[in-house]
Amino acid sequence: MAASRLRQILADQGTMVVCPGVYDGLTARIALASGYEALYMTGAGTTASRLGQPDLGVVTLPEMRETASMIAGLDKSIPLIADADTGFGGSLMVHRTVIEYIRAGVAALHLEDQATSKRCGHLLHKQLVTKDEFLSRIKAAVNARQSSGSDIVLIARTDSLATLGYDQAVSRLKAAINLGADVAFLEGISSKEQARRACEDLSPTPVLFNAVTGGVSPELSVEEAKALGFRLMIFPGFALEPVHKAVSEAARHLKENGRLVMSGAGGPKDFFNIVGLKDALAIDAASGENLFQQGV
Ligand SMILES: C[C@](O)(C(=O)O)[C@H](CC(=O)O)C(=O)O
Repeated sequence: MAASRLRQILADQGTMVVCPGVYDGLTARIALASGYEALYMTGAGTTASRLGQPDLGVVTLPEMRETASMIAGLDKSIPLIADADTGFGGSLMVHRTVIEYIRAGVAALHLEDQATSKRCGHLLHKQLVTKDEFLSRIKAAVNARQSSGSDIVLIARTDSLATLGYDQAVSRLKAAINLGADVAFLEGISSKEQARRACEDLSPTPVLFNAVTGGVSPELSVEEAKALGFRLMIFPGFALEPVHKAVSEAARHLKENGRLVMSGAGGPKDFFNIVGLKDALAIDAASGENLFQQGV
């Protein structure tokens, strides 16, 4: 259902799908409450929040699938685009990853051509697999989609721009599209001119822009990215950066002042409203258990 919804949105050539990067229930709830039409589950964020580790290929399929399933289930009408890194292994693992993401209710996933020991696309010295190996990953994903009768959107990502250059990177994406990938993701675009050219060269396939603050790509607003020809935009740092900044400040403040920076703020009930308090009370009342009849 969410995949068809995403396909519907993408079918309208004039739209840009703006996807805030989320990585847990709270960040997803905040983005959902703000009315975005799609969400992005960042692998970097999931790795940091679940494992306390950097985005260096240490997160595994079960961890990613579990987070994706929880987020996708919060509001099934809002498509979730999820990071699937390298597919977590060879063709058999890619197949399994796609099936697991479909079961989790994910609407779209991206698969890349980095070696399994991968790193964030905006770091240096990335190792690639060959074009043939990348295409086997894509083919395995397309076959998994077909065999399961799903319409999950497959996003082909190449990290080859930095080492192989523009022509080879775009040729990898075109070959992936020929095999059945629906969206192209050229990681690490280095200028607006290159961005415009990629959108033109890959047209009519929708192209995704990865807006990493402080990364190797130019900082573009949604309007600017749209004008360059992009159709989807992910913001992996949407929540990660504010959380990093705000919580560091809160930690410093508590240490120095012996009180919380937000003292006097809303209270638990206010907070629980963000994470579905109303729905929980309604479930209880409808079951007749009435644990919360007198309120909470
Ligand atoms: C998009 C990305 O794969 C992610 O995990 O969100 C990362 C972003 C990041 O590490 O900031 C990427 O490789 O670009």
